[in-house]
Amino acid sequence: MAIIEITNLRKRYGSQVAVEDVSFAVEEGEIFGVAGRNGAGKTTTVECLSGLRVPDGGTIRVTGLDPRDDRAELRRRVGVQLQDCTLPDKIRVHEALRLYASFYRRPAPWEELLEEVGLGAKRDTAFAKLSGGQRQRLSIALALVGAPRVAILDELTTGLDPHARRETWELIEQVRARGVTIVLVTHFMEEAERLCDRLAVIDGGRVAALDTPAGLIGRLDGAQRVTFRCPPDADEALRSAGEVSRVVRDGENVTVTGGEGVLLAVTTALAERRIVPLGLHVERATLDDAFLAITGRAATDHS
Ligand SMILES: Nc1ncnc2c1ncn2[C@@H]1O[C@H](COP(=O)(O)OP(=O)(O)OP(=O)(O)O)[C@@H](O)[C@H]1O
Repeated sequence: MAIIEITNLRKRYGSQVAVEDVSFAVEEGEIFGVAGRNGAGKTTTVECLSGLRVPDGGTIRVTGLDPRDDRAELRRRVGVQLQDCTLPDKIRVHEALRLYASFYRRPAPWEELLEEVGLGAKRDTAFAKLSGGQRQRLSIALALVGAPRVAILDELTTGLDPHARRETWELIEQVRARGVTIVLVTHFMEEAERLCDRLAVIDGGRVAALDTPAGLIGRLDGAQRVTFRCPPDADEALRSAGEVSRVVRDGENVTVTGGEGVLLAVTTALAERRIVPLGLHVERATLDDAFLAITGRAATDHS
């Protein structure tokens, strides 16, 4: 059952259109990714669904609630960690959690939460003295302290080193394992591929594509590339094999691109002609390739 439904969302800031027409539904228990280049409209979309911004048009339902009508109840059901969340320098980790817990009638046990996010040893540390990864862990704990059904995490791992990023990913998976539905805004395709069950790619304020990461990659003409060495008399058979979109020969090296079934098509076509491919290897297109094909630019291209 959908826990979040957004239909034809529209939002402008003065004459600047931030979200033109966004619709998607998130199923309960999913990690749902919202990806797109800078300025695509991702943050505006999640701010509207968490009740922090009022849309100009469209409908939103989160756990059945309209964020415009029921903000107090929505706050209890939806935990939000927004981009560049910052706290006073001197506030200690346990003070921040205690303070946030006091906003809720039935908060999660924050001491347990502290251990769960790996900050037990930092409970007395001031916010200013936490590393980037520790701050993000704290912001996740703060988003969860109200025991929400949905957590919205915006650009959580931007600025983290690869190790801290991986630790944060593991933490997000643990949160989902507790049954919390997660909306994850990201422009890291590796992150989206690793974590998201499904992903909406937003471009120019619209949903340009929505699918599982594997589904988005599978839509590419060249989702798989098979490279090997063999004599040229196989080329015609390779070109006419199913799933094959391109055959490029360079001397005795051949690269065949095509859909998910291209490896089977290539090996079958060669076996029928009793040709043994040498040095065969398969490369899979990445989510970055898919993102590029959908938006015309790489996810990390900020120009
Ligand atoms: N408060 C605001 N006032 C005016 N324009 C805004 C405001 N917030 C966002 N915008 C503009 O709306 C568009 C969408 O911004 P939004 O922050 O939703 O995009 P985003 O996809 O989250 O980008 P980023 O990845 O850079 O955070 C951008 O062109 C942005 O400049």
